[in-house]
Amino acid sequence: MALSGVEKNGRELRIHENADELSSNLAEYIADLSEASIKERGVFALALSGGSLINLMRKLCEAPYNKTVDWAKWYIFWADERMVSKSHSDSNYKLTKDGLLSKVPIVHSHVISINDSATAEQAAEDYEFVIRQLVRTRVISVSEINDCPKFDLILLGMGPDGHVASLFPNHSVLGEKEQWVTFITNSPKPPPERITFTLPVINSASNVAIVVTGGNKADAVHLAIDDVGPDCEVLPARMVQPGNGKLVWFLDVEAASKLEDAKFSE
Ligand SMILES: O=C1O[C@H](COP(=O)(O)O)[C@@H](O)[C@H](O)[C@H]1O
Repeated sequence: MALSGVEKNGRELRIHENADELSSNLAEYIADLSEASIKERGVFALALSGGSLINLMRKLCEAPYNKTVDWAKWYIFWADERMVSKSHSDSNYKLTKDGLLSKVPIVHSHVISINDSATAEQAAEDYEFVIRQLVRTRVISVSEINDCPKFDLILLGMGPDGHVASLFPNHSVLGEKEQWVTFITNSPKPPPERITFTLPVINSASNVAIVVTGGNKADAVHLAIDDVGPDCEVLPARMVQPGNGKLVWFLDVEAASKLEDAKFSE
């Protein structure tokens, strides 16, 4: 039982009864986009976040997807990373390795992780350089509306404060227009040093999904989606509006509980 395919202010909402149902629906969505992208371009360029998202992707590692997905054609990126070693429990890479990469046969050289021995500034620069090379070789396509990379899918989580990737409310990097990847050294959520995709890159993707569960995020979901006045226009999650792509919110009923008009039905 789920409320699926509801359009609200240019966003598709998929509301699920519980995290298990959300995980199944998310796995099907990712597998379908992977199939379409591989058919069209020969590869699937997927950018991930950390946090609760990885556990919610768990059904993708199970039957039938572990056998049917063409893992050899996948390229993995991160929409943000914390500047800690790859073996640190705060590392988005480690989270993904433990929850996904160790369970499915993704090619090691297709995993584009962030340099954890550089400064945040250098790591952001290196990562953008690699992405530019992969745009040149068409592993990642190019947006028709600007020269940004056009990822096949960017998967984002959202914090209770409305942050996505490492784009936090009121932070100056929200206004970054030139760079594809930037860095911060003052994250309000630890660890303080992070690198992150900028909004132009997120909003150039073919598909973006924001995956959110739990009642502690219901206020932020309401502010990000409902018509709530000009102050909320600057909430990072609300600023995710792909120009030429499709945006889907995957929610459970708790996260959706403060949305206006979202009725849960069979
Ligand atoms: O710090 C971060 O937080 C967000 C949200 O995490 P969640 O555990 O509340 O889902 C995450 O999407 C981002 O990648 C991460 O660096």
